[in-house]
Amino acid sequence: MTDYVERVYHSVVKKNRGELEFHQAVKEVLESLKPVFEKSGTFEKQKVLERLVEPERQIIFRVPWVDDNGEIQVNRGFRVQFNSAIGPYKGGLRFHPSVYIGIIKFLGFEQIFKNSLTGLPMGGGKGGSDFNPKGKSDFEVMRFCQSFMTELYRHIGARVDVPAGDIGVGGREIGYLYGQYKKITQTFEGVLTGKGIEYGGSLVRPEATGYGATYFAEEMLKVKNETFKDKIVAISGSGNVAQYAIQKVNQLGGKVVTASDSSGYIYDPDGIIGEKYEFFLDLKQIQRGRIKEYADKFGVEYFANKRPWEHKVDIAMPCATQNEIDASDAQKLIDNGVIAVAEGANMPTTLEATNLFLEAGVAFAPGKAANAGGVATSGLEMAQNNQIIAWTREEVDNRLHNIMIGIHNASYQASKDYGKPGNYVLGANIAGFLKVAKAMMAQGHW
Ligand SMILES: NC(=O)C1=CN([C@@H]2O[C@H](COP(=O)(O)OP(=O)(O)OC[C@H]3O[C@@H](n4cnc5c(N)ncnc54)[C@H](OP(=O)(O)O)[C@@H]3O)[C@@H](O)[C@H]2O)C=CC1
Ligand SMILES: O=C(O)CCC(=O)C(=O)O
Repeated sequence: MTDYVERVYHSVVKKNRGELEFHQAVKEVLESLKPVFEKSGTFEKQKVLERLVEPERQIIFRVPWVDDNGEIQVNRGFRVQFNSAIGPYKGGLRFHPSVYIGIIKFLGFEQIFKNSLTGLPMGGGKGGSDFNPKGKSDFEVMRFCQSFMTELYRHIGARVDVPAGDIGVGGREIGYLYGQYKKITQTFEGVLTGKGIEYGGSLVRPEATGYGATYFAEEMLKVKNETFKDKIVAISGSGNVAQYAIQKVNQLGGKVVTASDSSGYIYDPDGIIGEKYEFFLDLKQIQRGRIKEYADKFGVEYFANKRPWEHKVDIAMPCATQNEIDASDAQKLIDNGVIAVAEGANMPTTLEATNLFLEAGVAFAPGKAANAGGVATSGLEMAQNNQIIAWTREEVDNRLHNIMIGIHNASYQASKDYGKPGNYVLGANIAGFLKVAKAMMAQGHW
């Protein structure tokens, strides 16, 4: 790292003690930006990095609610409004017991560059709670969401900050949150995205992150004169992103052989397709069941408490959570001949594992580029809400597809311009950074 980058990184570690995921996200970005600072001293003079790593605002609040037994429960809520240089804060809400400020800050920091890459005017933010929706009744989830929004509403707005879903927050939660916002403010506006289609949601938003990651992977494969046709694909997770990555890979002629949840993974050598895919979707979307039930139903192998990176596959798409591919997983994938990795999740690959992929010449798409289709389509939902119109499925999907091609090309071009053609980590970070940095400098010192 240059002295400047090193100084900023060390001050981040010192000021944000114990926030390991945030340190990791900052380190990855700063290392990539080294060649930018070697070329120009302006950013250092303007203290752009020092400003960029400090959120504009962090809101932490109490979320009390009553469970079905009449017991009072207390959770902690977060919204980190990280950077508004290029638009209103934008980014999802995560409800998961592991949530603490370090996770929300890593996600919010990533979101700044991701949103910039989409080409749409959206700043970076993220929020959530340590609430665990798993095993809760619909009424419990509703009461929690209402309490969460009773504080959050005063900090957000269609032109201020527009939250959406992430882990543990899907259509059901967005509906309850939206209802409470509307009740308190008496305003029907596009303050959340991922809304139901009946009340201002966009077609293709549920599919967008998984589809987008697959479109990005398709572009990387094109550079290698390859396609998805007949490729064997390992996917992790079985939530929103994984569900639609599997669907799109199937449509493009690939074969997805794994899916997982936090209890383990299934391996189906014939592919999660057709009637089996319909069962999988129902299991996860409607029954809220466990992936093991797929193995029980179709007689395929189930591996409890393991990650799905140990088979021979051509392409890997981690779509569950952070740090789910470590160095030994990466080495296994490389030894088994993987040619491309596209991150549907946020920061699913450790820094060590990322470097192994890059050194091995694997086409590697970092999450902030590959999974940007979700937030991009949220941007399209905002555009439709602002104009009070609703585009067709085809219109939204075409726009999403073009945005993903654009992100691929911008990342590839930046990787070339800065001397590392095909290094999408470097390219995405630089392309995302330059726009935000220029906007920050144009708007004075704050
Ligand atoms: N939804 C979106 O539009 C976007 C999501 N992302 C990222 O994609 C990833 C998945 O999000 P999404 O699909 O929306 O979330 P969901 O809540 O719909 O699904 C999450 C999936 O990941 C699994 N999972 C969660 N935590 C762990 C863990 N610690 N270990 C193993 N598996 C785990 C879950 O299993 P279980 O049910 O057992 O917990 C579930 O299968 C996240 O990293 C998210 O930040 C990125 C861009 C946009
Ligand atoms: O759609 C959005 O606003 C945010 C999606 C998200 O949370 C993400 O990109 O990680």
